[in-house]
Amino acid sequence: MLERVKHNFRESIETKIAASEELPIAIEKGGMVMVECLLGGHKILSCGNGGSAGDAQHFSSELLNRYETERPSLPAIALTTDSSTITSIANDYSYEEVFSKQIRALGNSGDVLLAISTSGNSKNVIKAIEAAVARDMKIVALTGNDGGEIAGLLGENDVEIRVPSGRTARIQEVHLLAIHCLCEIIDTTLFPQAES
Ligand SMILES: O=C(CO)[C@@H](O)[C@H](O)[C@H](O)[C@H](O)COP(=O)(O)O
Ligand SMILES: [Zn+2]
Repeated sequence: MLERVKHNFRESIETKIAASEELPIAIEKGGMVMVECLLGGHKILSCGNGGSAGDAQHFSSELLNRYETERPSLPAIALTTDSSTITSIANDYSYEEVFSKQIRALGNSGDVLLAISTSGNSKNVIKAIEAAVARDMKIVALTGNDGGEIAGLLGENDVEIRVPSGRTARIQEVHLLAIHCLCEIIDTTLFPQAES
């Protein structure tokens, strides 16, 4: 067991080192897409399944409350939190629609969707992206593996941040780091004088 634990730590560190070489340009681009969205008075919607649902909520809470510095609340909605809405959509239509139906109600032109999927193949996240594109929203996608189906859905104004790993847990660990980088880009660009 000790060896397993040590292996996981080493694998996580190695994945982060590889990601530190491959991802900064995409993370910076994703951060600036979010900054532009917020400067235009728009909002950021986020979604994902399982651990990635937690990540979607982690991101929205950093915006709605605060990240590291004192600054005004910023508009973000995690589409993973309203169990009445999610269960009724899944029950009446299908689980694949749980995010897309919310996007058709809440998403507006200029908003951004933060779409999180380690495989890039979760059907409800794919449908969320399709609904967001139809609403003239931009997409920032956190993925892994080979980017899955999501990679093929993105346009030139969208951003894919693809973690170089095939293991869900390792990908998620880098997704959280990428989310904190996005928050730092947003805060330091919008509120350069803010103090912690
Ligand atoms: O947290 C974990 C695994 O670490 C799981 O809950 C994981 O998020 C779930 O299996 C998700 O359904 C995987 O979906 P995705 O990342 O492939 O879109
Ligand atoms: Zn997990």
